[in-house]
Amino acid sequence: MNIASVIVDVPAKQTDREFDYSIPDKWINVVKPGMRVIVPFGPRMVQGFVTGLKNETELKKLREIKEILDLEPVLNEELLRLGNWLTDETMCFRITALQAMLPAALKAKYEKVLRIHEGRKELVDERVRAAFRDRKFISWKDVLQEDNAALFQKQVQKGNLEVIYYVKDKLNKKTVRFVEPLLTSEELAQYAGTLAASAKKQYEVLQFFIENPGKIQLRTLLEAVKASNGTIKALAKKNILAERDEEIYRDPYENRVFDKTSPFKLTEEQSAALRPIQKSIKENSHDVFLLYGVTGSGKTEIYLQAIDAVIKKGEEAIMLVPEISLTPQTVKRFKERFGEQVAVMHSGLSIGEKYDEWRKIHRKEVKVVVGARSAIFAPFENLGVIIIDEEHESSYKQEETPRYHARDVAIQRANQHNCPVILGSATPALESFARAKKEIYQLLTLSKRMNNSQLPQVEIVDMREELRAGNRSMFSENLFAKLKDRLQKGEQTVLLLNKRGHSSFVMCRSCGLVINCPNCDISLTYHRFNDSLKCHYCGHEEDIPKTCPECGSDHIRFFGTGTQKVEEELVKILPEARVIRMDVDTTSRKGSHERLLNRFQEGHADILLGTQMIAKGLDFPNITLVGVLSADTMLHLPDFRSSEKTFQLLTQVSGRAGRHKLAGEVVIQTYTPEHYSIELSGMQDFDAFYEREMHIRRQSLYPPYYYVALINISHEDLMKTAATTEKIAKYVSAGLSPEAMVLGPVASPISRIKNRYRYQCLIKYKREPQLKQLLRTLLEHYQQETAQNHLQISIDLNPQIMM
Ligand SMILES: Nc1ncnc2c1ncn2[C@@H]1O[C@H](COP(=O)(O)OP(=O)(O)OP(=O)(O)O)[C@@H](O)[C@H]1O
Ligand SMILES: [Zn+2]
Ligand SMILES: [Zn+2]
Repeated sequence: MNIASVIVDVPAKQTDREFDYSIPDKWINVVKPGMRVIVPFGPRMVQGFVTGLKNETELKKLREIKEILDLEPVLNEELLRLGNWLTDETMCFRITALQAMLPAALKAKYEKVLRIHEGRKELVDERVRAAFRDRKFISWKDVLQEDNAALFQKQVQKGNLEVIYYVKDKLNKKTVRFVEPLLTSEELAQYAGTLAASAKKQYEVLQFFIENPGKIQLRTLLEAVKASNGTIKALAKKNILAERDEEIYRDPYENRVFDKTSPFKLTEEQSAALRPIQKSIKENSHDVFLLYGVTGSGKTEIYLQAIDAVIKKGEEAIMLVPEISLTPQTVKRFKERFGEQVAVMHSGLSIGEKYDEWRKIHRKEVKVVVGARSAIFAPFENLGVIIIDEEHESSYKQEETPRYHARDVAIQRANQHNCPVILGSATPALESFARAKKEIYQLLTLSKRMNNSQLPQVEIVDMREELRAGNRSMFSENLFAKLKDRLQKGEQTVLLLNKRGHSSFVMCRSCGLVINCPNCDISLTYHRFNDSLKCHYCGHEEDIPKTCPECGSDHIRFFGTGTQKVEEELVKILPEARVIRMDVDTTSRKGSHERLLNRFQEGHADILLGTQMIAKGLDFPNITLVGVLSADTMLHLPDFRSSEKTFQLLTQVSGRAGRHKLAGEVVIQTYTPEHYSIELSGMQDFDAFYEREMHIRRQSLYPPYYYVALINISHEDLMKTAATTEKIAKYVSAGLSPEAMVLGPVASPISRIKNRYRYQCLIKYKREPQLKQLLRTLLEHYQQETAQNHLQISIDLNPQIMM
């Protein structure tokens, strides 16, 4: 086939379709769907994805593919189809969907060279060998010039040739120098006997290889025999030893030894939950399981054993974990069980490291990927299970295009692979639990904690009472007493500061002015670190004013409680306590997250103080107290899920206490103790919360009873923003059935970001098959204005954040 259909990297409405290009004769059979190519587009050269091959086209004149960027497809057929599905589901451009499935490194510019694989020279086709002449590398560009690219490609597929990518910006593969003897042990000994007495070091090196045959890293060898590089060079020159560079993966977990663990003997509850999963794995059946298990009930062990069954069957597994609980502790549990078969993908890795992990999957060197949201696109070809831990987490939804939810992608992929999906949580999303109740998902329940440990005792403290009683500190009497008690006993405490919702802002006490960002309608956050104010949306930074810009008063101070402030207060009231603080500031450096947790685990601190990032995944035996400093900050967000999110967070963090032998206690401080999500999280009663919240959702017509879609409109001109939103709301309203509701236009909760005004309208509906088409028409109508970026319209068909 000599014509390729290509999706070009020009994200715009008019170019959002396949374009036909002819394949130069020399590349017929080389170009395959899923490869990236360079093609002429208008006056420029652009990148694109080959999505299909054919023999005929309606076009009279075709332009030619200019360059091939990959030797093997980077997207397999299933992922290409998934791209179409993503495009349709999230209403994004096709190019955006395809790119979202690849690691960032593949979007960078790089050069490819080929090398003959070590020890395979004899196997390489003669014509290819000839092309190398005496060179170690030849560039892919040169190969493309010649007429036998297919020949090279075949050698790559056979593993005789190796492709090396040299990427600008440090992306080249990392290599390490190895040394290995070219003679047998006997020959080495023989040769050693002939050495001059002065060549003492050479003698020792030979001795080393006689005792430790085989290759070794140069650095390790030099350290072991205390020899210099010159000694090795001398022996290499005489063809006794050979030196060579080998590529190694930038493995963030290298130099770490993971002791192999074996599966636990499951409890009865666990076995009952695992059985239907194993059955579905065995029978290749596409079932979705909701594993609803209280905190510390051993869900992870079930994941591990399900993955084990999948590997034994010769298939692969995707294990998704929310970004913030993708802690070293979590990764360790998988590496300990499956060793080298695990790839890890999360945002803490550098672009190069991520790319290396992706390649391990692409080259079929691993069987399992443990990763955050985007690992759902791991290019496995024989998926046997997809698992999503903490499935209720909002970070599984991508908040930029393509606006996909990993849960939906998981179900779609598992459907293609005929394999099960396991969604696990102690506090499932309302939508998921409702589906389980309707038996769309199969519900599996773990109601008991491991080791027969009890769920912790929870006390709710009314902070208004504290204030009335004269306690102005951020610690209630009760929490303070318990903190002291743990210090005496040498037990550990986790303190959660719920920062989402509000943080430290600066306010004038005389006139009440709050210092806002000049570009965004949101208060600036105080950063003690460099004594400045910062906008979390646009990055704007300024000094704290000495006097109020409004009334000139000098009574200007910051409000709200940041982790730093809590830390200072702790030092004051409990000077003997050793505190580890974990927040964005202390964990921004690579590896710091792990270091802090290790220090805490090893007992170098009494209190772990932090934001949301400490609420999940911790499984330390010595934690017996959890304190929540401000339970209600999230309750006041303008979001129909705010109660649900509050309940989930409080339940999760409470679950960190008393997971092993020692019993746990939790103190939740709040200004609204009567709110049901606080009250019920105190009782750790998800089922009651579910009933209560479902009732409210039914009355207020929100998911899971109704679907919602959010249209966000932004423009630099306020009038224009409001007027356009008005028009859009009318248009949508007219196109939908009378049962659908269009709320708005209203200003968004954050009504301005980066100097653009923001308006929105919310659509609530039950069944509107024409909705997507209607919205597509809408986008086409405003196409010209949005292409010039004056107007921005974003549509979210399943919004998780209502800002
Ligand atoms: N069958 C078993 N026998 C003995 N110990 C087990 C068994 N299953 C799990 N455990 C241990 O019990 C503890 C809690 O299990 P795990 O962390 O898997 O629970 P979880 O439900 O995933 O927790 P959470 O959702 O709260 O993070 C862990 O230390 C784990 O190693
Ligand atoms: Zn003032
Ligand atoms: Zn700003």
